[in-house]
Amino acid sequence: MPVAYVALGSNLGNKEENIRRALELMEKHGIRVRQVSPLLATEPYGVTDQPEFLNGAAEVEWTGDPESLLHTLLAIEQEMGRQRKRHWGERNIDLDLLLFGDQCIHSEDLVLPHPDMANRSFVLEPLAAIAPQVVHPVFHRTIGELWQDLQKKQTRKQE
Ligand SMILES: Nc1ncnc2c1ncn2[C@@H]1O[C@H](COP(=O)(O)OP(=O)(O)OP(=O)(O)O)[C@@H](O)[C@H]1O
Ligand SMILES: Nc1nc2c(c(=O)[nH]1)N=C(CO)CN2
Repeated sequence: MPVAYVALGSNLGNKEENIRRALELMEKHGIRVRQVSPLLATEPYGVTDQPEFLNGAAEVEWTGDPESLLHTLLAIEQEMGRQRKRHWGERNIDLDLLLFGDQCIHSEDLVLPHPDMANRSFVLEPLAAIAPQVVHPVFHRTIGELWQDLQKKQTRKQE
């Protein structure tokens, strides 16, 4: 059965409760949650004038195709009364599909692997905690290596 990885994020309301609820709803909608990373408090990326995020990553099994998994994740966001105030802005829940096996997709609705994942420490740090050996199908580097690469880049920027 294909294994996929989902990024979980929240920076409005009770962030931990929102993420726990999203995980429950994923199971309820037939997404089998195999592993969940620790949840980490992270600085906002992209749009910086917003509250701190809580982020995590989950390893899941899904019997359908990637598009139907994405639509199920979007339906869960709606069921949770998703509030999105602006692009890259604050939201009570955000569920992004990061990887679906080694599939590469470029459709109007879905881009896989998630195009910005290698630049996001709030994605790579929790993902590396549960899937360090998984190979990114475009960069041909493991998630653990991508996380190390990004940390080095960030250290160089601070120097
Ligand atoms: N891998 C993916 N995971 C989630 N959504 C995706 C993906 N690829 C494309 N999309 C599309 O992006 C839309 C969701 O955009 P959303 O509002 O969540 O963007 P964002 O979270 O503000 O930014 P980002 O996607 O860069 O994190 C969805 O409607 C979906 O069709
Ligand atoms: N730390 C952090 N920053 C973000 C996040 C997120 O989940 N965590 N999500 C965003 C929009 O997808 C934009 N910025």
